Amino acid sequence: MRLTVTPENLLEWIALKINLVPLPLLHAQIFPIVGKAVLEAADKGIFEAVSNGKQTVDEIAAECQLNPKALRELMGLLLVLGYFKQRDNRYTLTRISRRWLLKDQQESVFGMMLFNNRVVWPWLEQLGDYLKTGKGIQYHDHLTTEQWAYYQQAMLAATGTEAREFGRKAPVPKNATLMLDIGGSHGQHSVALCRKLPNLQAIILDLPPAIEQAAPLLARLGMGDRVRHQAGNALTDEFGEAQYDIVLMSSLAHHFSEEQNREVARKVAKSLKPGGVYIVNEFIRPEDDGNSAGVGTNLVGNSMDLFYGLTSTAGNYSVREIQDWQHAAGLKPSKVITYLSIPGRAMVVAKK
Ligand SMILES: C[S@@+](CC[C@H](N)C(=O)[O-])C[C@H]1O[C@@H](n2cnc3c(N)ncnc32)[C@H](O)[C@@H]1O
Repeated sequence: MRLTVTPENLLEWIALKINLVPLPLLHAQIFPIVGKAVLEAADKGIFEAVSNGKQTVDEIAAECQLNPKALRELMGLLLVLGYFKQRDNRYTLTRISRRWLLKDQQESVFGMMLFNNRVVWPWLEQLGDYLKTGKGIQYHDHLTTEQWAYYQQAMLAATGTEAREFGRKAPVPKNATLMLDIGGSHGQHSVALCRKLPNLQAIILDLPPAIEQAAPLLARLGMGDRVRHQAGNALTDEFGEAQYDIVLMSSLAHHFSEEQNREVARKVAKSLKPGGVYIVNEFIRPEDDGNSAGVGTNLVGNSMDLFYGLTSTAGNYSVREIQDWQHAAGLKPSKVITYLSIPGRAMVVAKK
């Protein structure tokens, strides 16, 4: 997926074509305010207020305790972005805001909005330091209890849509009985597989403060004892021997260094039964062949690479790198399965 600027008339088309439009101002002046406006709108409860029938600026401002003039400015931008429709000065939700931003919708990303607004936004201030030092924030070492709660709710919100596609597409043995979900948090990926395979049970290995916040989220998914948490640390714990049919590590490789990922792969290979699969589910860093022609259009992969570098020091990995860890651990890399719903993300699968 790529980000493009679409001219609205012939003059704009010509201006863009002859490089007359200062595009860096679009990226550096317009995009930050767009991002923050959407985050604040969700955080201040504007989408919920409109959904609950507050439709004029004054009604929404009263409901959300906001300044009407400032809110009118925000609504103008949200209108252009396609989050609202307006008629006779009354606002209604569009399909986008209704499906993705209302708290109680099945696929809502609202939890991600709160985490990004309240916890992640201040981290972006540190990008300049990261560029100088190469040392990321390593946030798992510093989160407060409240931030852990936002984090775990955000992970649940971010993977609602993905987990369903994962459940449909993950190439797992049909007779699998036991799965290990490393850094599995809310457990949505495990739950998706357990719903498909009636004999499967899953163990979610995660850090103790994560489990404290993720336990109620998992309980709500209604799988009972079939999916259970186990407190531990993937970097220091062994995973056992020939125990699992499936090992999943979703969105954790980008927090670990190359060496740590190799060591995890070694322990995973030992813990798998013959015929078992190891799935690394990740944002993929596009291969860099040293030529801009080869960079492609993977906006998600490249921006997440920088974001994970800043937040975890490591960053994304390419398919080739992930398969290299799997191969070195004695596994046989097999399929790479991409997502329709989440561009830039893939399951990199290897078999024992
Ligand atoms: C980005 S979240 C991904 C959650 C989930 N797997 C998903 O795909 O939505 C990373 C998870 O890994 C956990 N984690 C981080 N370091 C870990 C470690 N050393 N051992 C086990 N879990 C870890 C975090 O607590 C968090 O729940």
